[in-house]
Amino acid sequence: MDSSPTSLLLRPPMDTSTILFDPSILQKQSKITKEFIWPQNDRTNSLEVLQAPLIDLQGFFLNHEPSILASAELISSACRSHGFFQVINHGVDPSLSRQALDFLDHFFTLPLPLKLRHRRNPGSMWGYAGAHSDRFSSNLPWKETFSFGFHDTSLSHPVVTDFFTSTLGHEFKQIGLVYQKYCEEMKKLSLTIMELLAISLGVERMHFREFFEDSNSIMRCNYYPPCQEPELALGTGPHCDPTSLTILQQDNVGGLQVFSDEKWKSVPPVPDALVINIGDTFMALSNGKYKSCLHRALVNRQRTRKSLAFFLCPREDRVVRPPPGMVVDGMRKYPDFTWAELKEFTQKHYRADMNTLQIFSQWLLTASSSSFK
Ligand SMILES: C=C1C[C@]23C[C@@]1(O)CC[C@H]2[C@]1(C)CCC[C@@](C)(C(=O)O)[C@H]1[C@@H]3C(=O)O
Ligand SMILES: O=C(O)CCC(=O)C(=O)O
Ligand SMILES: [Fe+2]
Repeated sequence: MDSSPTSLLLRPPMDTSTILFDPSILQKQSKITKEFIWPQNDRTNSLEVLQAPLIDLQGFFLNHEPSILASAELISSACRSHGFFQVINHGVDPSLSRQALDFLDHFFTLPLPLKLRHRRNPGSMWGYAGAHSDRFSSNLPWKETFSFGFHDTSLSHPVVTDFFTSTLGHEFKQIGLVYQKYCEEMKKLSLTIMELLAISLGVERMHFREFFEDSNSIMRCNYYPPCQEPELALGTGPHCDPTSLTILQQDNVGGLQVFSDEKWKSVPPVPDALVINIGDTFMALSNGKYKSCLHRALVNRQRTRKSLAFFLCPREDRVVRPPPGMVVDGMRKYPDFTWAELKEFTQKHYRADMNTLQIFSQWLLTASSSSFK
């Protein structure tokens, strides 16, 4: 499995040589261009399915202690291994989830020139991106993305609705309301998961819920068009999420895979379930006990695949440090850092892959030692 770190300096902002990811044109070509072809080692596959537990949250909401402890045990086993599990009876209205997935078409089927009007600015995470061709020059993901931030510290200020209306116009207000509500539900669910993670780690039950109460999270809409050579391309390349917790809603197409026991294993779509995975920041909060694992997304010849990834992140200036109970004999696996520092690292200096947290830790220590000179 070779996902060697790419160069530390990323592609300059959009210029004339930037490839335009226009699925309506690209799909008419018999071959994909070299920029979308990934190294052979990143494309190995197996027919295995990841053994990710399906956690029924009904017991948690009913405060049924035996169910809560059983769920915590299943979560502990999965997170010490590959960091992935799925949840059902999570309390998110199925029609809201359905709308959030279906409404992606309203944006991504717009003509490319309209989407490009909303492309993300260099250094910003918000807006449209086509294959990240403005940031990278090779190993381009076969996907379009639309990303925006979510925080609900001031309830009077629906940041997502405002983002949609101010960015896309008032005709997108109703759609913006759906994503505002969806993000609010994702935040609520992520804090429930944080309680279960605390219980599973033997940490004070409210510790992580309080740590993320004033979170500053990211909503990433993924749109993977059909690809004429899916065995050569990747929708999203091998990476670990630098964030804390990911709540992924995938459609029924399939394509999410996790690298576990030296093999790529599929996470099949489960109706009404949401996929949860640990990110690098939570791996650091658990002092390395829970794993942020390598995962990727495949594409296929026939069907567009859609997914919604809600990335829970702490307030940007909050110090990421494991609770005392997670540190034995003073052994720390990672240095203190803030999400602002790790986010900047992934946006300006390093393309998130399998080594992000390790390279980031070295970068941080180098930067801090040089600042003392
Ligand atoms: C902090 C982030 C960077 C990426 C989005 C995210 O919010 C969490 C996941 C990261 C990402 C998806 C990991 C794979 C590579 C990446 C460049 C992508 O394919 O989109 C990453 C995102 C990014 O925009 O840097
Ligand atoms: O689309 C998927 O199934 C996974 C996407 C992903 O891993 C990400 O956006 O971080
Ligand atoms: Fe991911």
